[in-house]
Amino acid sequence: MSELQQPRALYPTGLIEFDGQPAVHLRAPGGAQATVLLHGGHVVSWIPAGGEEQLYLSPATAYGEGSAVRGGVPVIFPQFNNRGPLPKHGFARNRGWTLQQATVRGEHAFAVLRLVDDEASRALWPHPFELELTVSVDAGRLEMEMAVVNTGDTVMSFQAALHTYLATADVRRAQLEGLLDQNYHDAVLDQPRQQWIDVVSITQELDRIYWNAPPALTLREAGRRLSIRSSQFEDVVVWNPGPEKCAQLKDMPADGWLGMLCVEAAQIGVPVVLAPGQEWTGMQTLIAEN
Ligand SMILES: O=P(O)(O)OC[C@H]1O[C@H](O)[C@H](O)[C@@H](O)[C@@H]1O
Repeated sequence: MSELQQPRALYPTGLIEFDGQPAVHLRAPGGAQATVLLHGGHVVSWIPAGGEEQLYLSPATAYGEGSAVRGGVPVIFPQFNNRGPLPKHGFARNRGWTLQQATVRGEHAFAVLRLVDDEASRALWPHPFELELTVSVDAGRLEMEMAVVNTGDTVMSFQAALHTYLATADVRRAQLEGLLDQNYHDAVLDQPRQQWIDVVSITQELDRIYWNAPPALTLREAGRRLSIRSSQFEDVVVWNPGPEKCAQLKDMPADGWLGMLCVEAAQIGVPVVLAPGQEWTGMQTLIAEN
């Protein structure tokens, strides 16, 4: 059997095609795997060693230049949502990135992908920049680090997020823990609110930005515990479209909302400000605890 006919799980670390799209596959010596599209620097799959797929990816998603993948981990830069003059969620998720490195080292497999400014980005946002995403897998852990350098000669400011779509067996039975007492913006009601109970659960559309949120959250479902950690990202976005909004999304099946919960490491409330030559990094780490 040629390598390309093997199930993706058996691919070694290196370039592959994923649904016709150029991608890099990571396979750690212990068996943990991830797949990252060059389009958007978009992680579309993460399977911990001995485990199951942990990320939701819509079977109806569009791929390719100009489109945003529905699921996985969209990289949001330099604007979150419609909080500024740029297209929704900025442009990084819609662009082709370049692969810098894909390597196995020790127990890890990791890849570095890069996006730099070009004429098209400068037409939207007039700043030279370098954005690198490092994706690393080992055993039960996925680490995603976003690094942004201001390569221009004026100050730049931006928002950023790793917009992670976690897979759920049935989101109505899932619980996100760790946000007790936190202040948030309820984007459905467009109102400030405070979280009075420890657990966030989903029965309908939910769209919240938790400000200055704790760096460790837990997603629980029957037989599963996933730890969600972030560093340098101060905010956390929790989003599920619920049944009505999901039915209106062309790139998601009507019942797709049951199979996902977005828990996004984000920097929104206080945008990052970088002087020329300065760098900012933010990280989200997912750990499958069982
Ligand atoms: O449909 P998209 O542009 O990918 O955005 C999907 C969602 O992203 C975030 O989670 C926002 O908080 C939501 O308001 C938005 O609907």
